[in-house]
Formats: sequence, structure tokens, C-alpha cells
Amino acid sequence: MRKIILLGYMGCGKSTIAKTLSRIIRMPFVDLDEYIEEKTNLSINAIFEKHGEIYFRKVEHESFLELLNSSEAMIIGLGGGTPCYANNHELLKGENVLSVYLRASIETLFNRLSANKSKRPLIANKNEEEMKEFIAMHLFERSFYYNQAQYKVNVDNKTIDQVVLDIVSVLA
Ligand SMILES: Nc1ncnc2c1ncn2[C@@H]1O[C@H](COP(=O)(O)OP(=O)(O)O)[C@@H](O)[C@H]1O
Ligand SMILES: O=C(O)C1=C[C@@H](OP(=O)(O)O)[C@@H](O)[C@H](O)C1
Ligand SMILES: [Mg+2]
Repeated sequence: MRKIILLGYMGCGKSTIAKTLSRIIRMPFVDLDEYIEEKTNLSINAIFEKHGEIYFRKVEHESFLELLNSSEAMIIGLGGGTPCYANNHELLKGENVLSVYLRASIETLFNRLSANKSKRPLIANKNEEEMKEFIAMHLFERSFYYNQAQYKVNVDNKTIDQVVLDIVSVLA
């Protein structure tokens, strides 16, 4: 069954947009991070702390495959790093898959993440200056993977509802 996949850098709005899109198009959604938290019975922070990032990437890949192989149609909100590990970026072009990159500028990401970093182990301990530099470099490194998505939607200066409408129109 059909899967709609939302991807993009931390803070671009994947989890938020997946929820609203789900209501508008009446398709269930799963947030990959939440799925991993339920499956492992650990928070994302605890997985990184106890087992390290390599273990997280392994569970993330397995969980992504499980969702893709499920018989249900669903919207999947990925984690920011998901397309950048294993062969996950190739899965963005699979049969019955519609993948959408939610593209945000460094400024938008910085503004949103400054207020929302505690649950994101890759940036939780960075000060403002370190974070701006990190986002700029990391987004540049990851863009190759994000650009493998079939569709791209800009999210800068748009409300959640505007982004959802833009997604609905690119998928129509
Ligand atoms: N279009 C938007 N406009 C303003 N704030 C947004 C928008 N989309 C998401 N946000 C906010 O940005 C933060 C990060 O969103 P989230 O959905 O967790 O991103 P992601 O899952 O991509 O990391 C949240 O505080 C969320 O409320
Ligand atoms: O970019 C990343 O590598 C990560 C993004 C997070 O998801 P969000 O993009 O939803 O914050 C989460 O999967 C983990 O902290 C790692
Ligand atoms: Mg998220």
C-alpha cells in the first residue's frame, strides 16, 4: 500500500506536518522516532546515551523497513538523519512510495531548533554559536540525501496549514 514519506533536517517540521497532513487526507501517520521509542521502550536520548548512535541507526533502518513493508497505507515522518544512513535514501524512490523533502533555510532551522533542542542528542549540548555552524555544515553534508526525494516543498515563512496544502497540491 501507498506510503507518503516526509523527510528533511531536524526542525523542518516532519513530525508536526505528518500529523496535520494525516487529518487532512485521512491517512494514518507514524513518526519513525516515536515508533523506535515504543519498539525499544527507550527515549531517543536514552538510546543515544546507552547504546550510541551506530546502534540507533541500525534500529532506525530496521524500523523504516518494517513500516515500508507493512500492508497499510500511511504517512511516515522520518528522523532528520534517516535518509543519510544504510541504503535508506534508495528506499525513497521505491514502488508505491511518495517522498517529500521539507526544505528549510539554516535561519528557519536555527530559530526552531534553539527552542527545541533538548530531545535532539546531536545538538542538545551546543551553544547558539556552535549550533548555527553545526546546522550549516550538517545540512550541506546531508543535502545530497534529502535531494533524492521525489518532491520538494519549501517551508520557510509558511504556517503548518500552508505547508500541508502545498504537499497536497504537489501530490495531486
Ligand atoms: N510551519 C511551521 N511554522 C512554525 N513552526 C513550525 C512549523 N512546522 C513545525 N514547527 C515547529 O518547529 C518545531 C520542530 O518541529 P518538528 O515537527 O518536531 O520537526 P522535525 O520532526 O522535522 O524535527 C516544533 O516546535 C514545531 O511546532
Ligand atoms: O537528524 C538526526 O540525525 C536526528 C533527528 C531526530 O529526528 P527529528 O528530525 O524529528 O528531530 C532523531 O531521529 C535523532 O535525534 C537524530
Ligand atoms: Mg520529528
